[in-house]
Amino acid sequence: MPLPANWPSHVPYLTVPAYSPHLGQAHFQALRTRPADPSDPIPEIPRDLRPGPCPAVRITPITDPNHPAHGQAGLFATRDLAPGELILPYLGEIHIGTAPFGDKTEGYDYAKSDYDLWLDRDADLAVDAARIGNEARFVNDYRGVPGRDGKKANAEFRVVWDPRTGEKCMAVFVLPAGKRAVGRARVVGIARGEEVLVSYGRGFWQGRREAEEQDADEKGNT
Ligand SMILES: C[S@@+](CC[C@H](N)C(=O)[O-])C[C@H]1O[C@@H](n2cnc3c(N)ncnc32)[C@H](O)[C@@H]1O
Repeated sequence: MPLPANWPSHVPYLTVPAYSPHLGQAHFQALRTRPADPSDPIPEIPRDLRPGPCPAVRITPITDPNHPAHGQAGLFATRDLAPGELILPYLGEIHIGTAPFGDKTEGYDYAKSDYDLWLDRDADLAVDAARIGNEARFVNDYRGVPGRDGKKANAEFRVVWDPRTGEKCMAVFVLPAGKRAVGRARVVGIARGEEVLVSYGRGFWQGRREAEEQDADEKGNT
């Protein structure tokens, strides 16, 4: 399997999900049960979606010093992407979302990961792409990104059903066109060359602030 351009050599590249060894039977059962709410059906990954590098996006180093993720990387569209279009699945390690939080034997704490998303809160399942994943792990948050002309996110995370694995999965979609969208905005959600940007939610940034404050307090006490 070829790797996507600019893939970091220290992170194994996934084409299918990985599973924490701590998942139990109930977790797998929940993961493999398709939500059946006719009023809110979940989208489905096309059965013929090819695993491996996604041609619609490119991992790109952020060289603009005004970009808040300067020095890191982001995900950019290689062609115009339609409103509501599936971009790619978000692959990582599926693990128990809460206690036992982290795997002390490995010295790893999921709570500190910046790549961890809830997959199913009721079933206590989350997906972490810090140590292993695909291109979706490079999606940045829209906050503070220059040149957006007041625009917010242009993409979102959605839970999908993947008929290839028979499991729920997280995926990145272009935001649908707003009711008031006119002209080109009705057919192009993310233009070629534009960065794919989601909202991590206020919780993410608040959690980060709290963690930074705690770190500063701990440093102050030493
Ligand atoms: C899921 S990763 C995104 C990919 C990351 N830029 C990289 O190269 O690995 C989340 C991290 O990206 C950075 N990031 C993403 N969006 C940001 C934003 N709007 N402002 C500041 N940092 C951001 C933060 O360091 C955050 O912890």
